[in-house]
Amino acid sequence: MTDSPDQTRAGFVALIGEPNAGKSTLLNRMVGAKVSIVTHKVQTTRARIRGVAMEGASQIVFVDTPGLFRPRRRLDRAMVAAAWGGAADADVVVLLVEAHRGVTEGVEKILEALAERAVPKQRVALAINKIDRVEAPVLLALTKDLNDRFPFAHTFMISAEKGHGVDTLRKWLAGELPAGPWLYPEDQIADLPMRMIAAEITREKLTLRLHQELPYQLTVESEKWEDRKDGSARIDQVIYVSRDGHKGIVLGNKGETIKAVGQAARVVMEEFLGRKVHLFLQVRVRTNWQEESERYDEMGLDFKDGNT
Ligand SMILES: Nc1nc2c(ncn2[C@@H]2O[C@H](COP(=O)(O)OP(=O)(O)OP(=O)(O)O)[C@@H](O)[C@H]2O)c(=O)[nH]1
Repeated sequence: MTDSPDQTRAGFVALIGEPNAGKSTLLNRMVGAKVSIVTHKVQTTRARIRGVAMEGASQIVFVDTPGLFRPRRRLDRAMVAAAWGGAADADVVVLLVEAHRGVTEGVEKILEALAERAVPKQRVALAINKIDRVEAPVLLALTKDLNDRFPFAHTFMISAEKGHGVDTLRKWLAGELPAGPWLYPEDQIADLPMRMIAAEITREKLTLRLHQELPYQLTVESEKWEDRKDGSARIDQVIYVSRDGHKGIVLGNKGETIKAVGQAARVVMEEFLGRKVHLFLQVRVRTNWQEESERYDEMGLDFKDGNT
């Protein structure tokens, strides 16, 4: 059967790769909106975030997976499981490799895992990212090396940050998806609840402001969301820290840290929502938040995965 050109297609695409490979940057480029938060620190993606891109008559639903790294704590283990969960559900898997880092130990591990876990019906593509950082011969050698190690359906050379090659990749993905009706209304760019995006925005600002290890030990939740009659939104968020001492750090001298974080986050939220936001932040100590199942559910992670 030949599909007509306006045949609709829809399916899931998982972006996988080492922490910092550029998955969030690529997702944002493909979707054209800031749905996933980019910072300069690794392991910032705490949830399986999906973005939806339209390309011709195809709807591409992206699963942005957390970095695949060696599990250490319970939370890390759940994140690895979530990453593979995303890949297992996908019609197409795109492995992002950093051009200037080449075949690292982490990339080798992912290739091994792909060989074991990729479902036969899946198409696995290679996207060599950050090509702006290397010369052509390096790129060609890396392409050959990686294709010798795994039978990729296609290789793309991209710069997610600069946008090079991203349209070509998106067009190819669109053509690989199964024929069928769209999964989301066309105007919906992300199925991530707005509360979760708002929490991610605050967490990003905290991460940028607090340069130590501390940000990895805190989580942000939007407890309340009120759409006001005047068109503005009131958002109440709680920043959970794991130790009493951390509370003071997040608050800062006379509350100046949390004030600055709140202001910066509010500006981004207003930009994102296109309306005025009243943001209220609170800090609470919860010593064992990393062990609590409801925290995992809210982050889109499956708590039982962390138990294995
Ligand atoms: N030079 C260059 N830098 C890039 C490119 N794409 C992404 N980056 C940078 O690489 C860093 C990591 O990008 P992210 O998109 O956060 O990476 P990630 O894979 O989502 O990271 P995790 O959330 O830790 O898994 C950021 O500082 C990006 O600006 C690129 O094409 N060229």
